[in-house]
Amino acid sequence: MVKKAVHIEIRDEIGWVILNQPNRYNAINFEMIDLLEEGIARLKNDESVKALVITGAGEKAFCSGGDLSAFHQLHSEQEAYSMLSRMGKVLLDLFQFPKPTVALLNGVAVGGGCEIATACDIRIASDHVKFGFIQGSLGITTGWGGTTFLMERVPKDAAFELLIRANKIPVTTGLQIGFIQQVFAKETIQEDFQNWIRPMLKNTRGVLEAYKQRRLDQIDYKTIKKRMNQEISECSRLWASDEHHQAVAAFLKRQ
Ligand SMILES: CC[C@@H](C(=O)O)C(=O)SCCNC(=O)CCNC(=O)[C@H](O)C(C)(C)COP(=O)(O)OP(=O)(O)OC[C@H]1O[C@@H](n2cnc3c(N)ncnc32)[C@H](O)[C@@H]1OP(=O)(O)O
Repeated sequence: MVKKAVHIEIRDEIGWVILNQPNRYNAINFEMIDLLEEGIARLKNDESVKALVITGAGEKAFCSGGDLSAFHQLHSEQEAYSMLSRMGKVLLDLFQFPKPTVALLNGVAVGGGCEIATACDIRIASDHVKFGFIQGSLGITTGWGGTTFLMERVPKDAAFELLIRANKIPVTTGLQIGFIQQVFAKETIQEDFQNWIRPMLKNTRGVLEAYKQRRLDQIDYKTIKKRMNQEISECSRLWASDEHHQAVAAFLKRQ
């Protein structure tokens, strides 16, 4: 079977969303945004699915954020806003997904890759993983809602420090601040993950959806949407700066 750039599969009562561009470290391009929109909507309505798990193809990367070679064609604030707000909607759909969601960080997660993980309820990582909200090093901020979600996931001061340092850090630090809930050895992560998720899947879909709804009841969506829109607008403004375009050009020109 030829797998798409986002492969959706239902296996063992789990809706799997597999980011599948391993030669680009599973960076997100326009085709993948379309496939994520369709795939998440399909899994949401599928009664055989009890939980959603998002992961990356291959062993090296979960996701390296936006595909810099695809997105460097976006120059103006308006062009950036259009892409960022579409991915913001994808991440809000993940954040509000009516069943438990897990980001299985099988490899590096940076930039928008970290934002995708933050939209999920739980983050599980392989012990070799490094992750980071590195957007600042490109002259932009998070622009898919990542800051808004991160402030809900970890203490606000820890979130602020991660964002302003904009560097890659090991999973041990992620565990300490509560960003990552569980770490497994790289060699056994698939098997360990199955053992970890099995007790959850013993519950009926009704039970899992009811608890997820109680979790979502704690969230003030009017505020979340307002904060996301401010975040996306600010990132769009910075996107159009010379500093951002030069940083992307420098990455693309590396030997
Ligand atoms: C646009 C949305 C925005 C947001 O709103 O959040 C962002 O996501 S901003 C952040 C964008 N992402 C990045 O800046 C990450 C760029 N990549 C890296 O820093 C590094 O590649 C890595 C992810 C830390 C991995 O480093 P390393 O192990 O040394 O591998 P390589 O650097 O050699 O990469 C392998 C291969 O993959 C290509 N690649 C990696 N990331 C991207 C990317 N984001 N877009 C496009 N291509 C990417 C890289 O070019 C290499 O390709 P080849 O040279 O052809 O082998």
